[in-house]
Amino acid sequence: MNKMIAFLGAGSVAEAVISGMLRSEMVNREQIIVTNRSNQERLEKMKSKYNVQCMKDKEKAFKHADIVVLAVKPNNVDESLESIKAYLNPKQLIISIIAGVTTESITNKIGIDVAVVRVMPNTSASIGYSATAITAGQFATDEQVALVEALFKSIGITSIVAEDDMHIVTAVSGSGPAYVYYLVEAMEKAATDAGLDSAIANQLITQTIIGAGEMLRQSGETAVELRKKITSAKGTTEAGIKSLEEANFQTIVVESLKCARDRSIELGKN
Ligand SMILES: NC(=O)C1=CN([C@@H]2O[C@H](COP(=O)(O)OP(=O)(O)OC[C@H]3O[C@@H](n4cnc5c(N)ncnc54)[C@H](OP(=O)(O)O)[C@@H]3O)[C@@H](O)[C@H]2O)C=CC1
Ligand SMILES: O=C(O)[C@@H]1CCC=N1
Repeated sequence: MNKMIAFLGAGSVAEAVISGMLRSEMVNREQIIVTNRSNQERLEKMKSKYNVQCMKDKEKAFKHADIVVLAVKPNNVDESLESIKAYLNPKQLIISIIAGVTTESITNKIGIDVAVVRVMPNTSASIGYSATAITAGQFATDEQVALVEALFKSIGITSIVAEDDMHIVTAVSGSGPAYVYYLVEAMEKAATDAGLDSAIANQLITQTIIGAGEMLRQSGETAVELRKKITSAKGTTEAGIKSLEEANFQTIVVESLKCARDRSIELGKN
């Protein structure tokens, strides 16, 4: 792919996507331009780590880019688009990673009939394991959507979804890795509280999470089936699951994903 890609925003998700795309050799470092609002130290870090082009001059960064990736927080959408919209043109492809904000709203803020494709990757993009959902805005052609799919397939798996589903997708797979890390934090606490060495606990728990993920992917069995195979009658797992059930674990998880989804809806409205 020989297109120039300019990033508006140089934070966590921009870095995960850039590092993943470079790692997969989908793009090379000369094709990537990175900009932010004011954090010069961050741009210098991106430059030294990935040797991509980092610049303050928005005109130089965006005017000749083929693809513009929006990777700013939802509350910075207005000011950040205002700062680049004069340099955008209808031939470009805009990819928005911003949670909650609709393609229609982005098109309206830019003020031209430009193709906007909204994506929701996650930070596992940096190692090629993102789960990315994609939805096309009004002016995006099938060819442009296929290009976005190809780009994001280089850093993981992709699914095309209806735009309304982006809120629940954000809760499930955009925020998803954080819930898993939070579970790991709790498992590590249990292990070390019981006296296990923290390095050993970390190694065992990490492999347990990887193994469970691979079982979900490779075994052809559902989560329920896999769980039942571990749960011996009157055994340790049964005791642990009973305690989770008594604490309404499933209701808590469903409620927490609902909160994340509602927050995505709210971010879009603001
Ligand atoms: N983190 C994640 O796991 C995921 C995040 N997202 C979405 O990605 C977006 C970015 O999130 P994340 O990377 O975590 O956020 P960060 O806070 O890490 O990064 C935000 C970036 O936006 C830049 N920025 C802010 N205002 C402007 C502006 N006016 N012009 C140019 N750049 C600006 C910041 O620059 P400066 O530091 O100079 O202010 C910073 O580089 C969000 O909308 C989020 O919803 C989506 C999927 C996953
Ligand atoms: O927390 C957030 O708002 C972003 C969206 C998905 C992951 N991080």
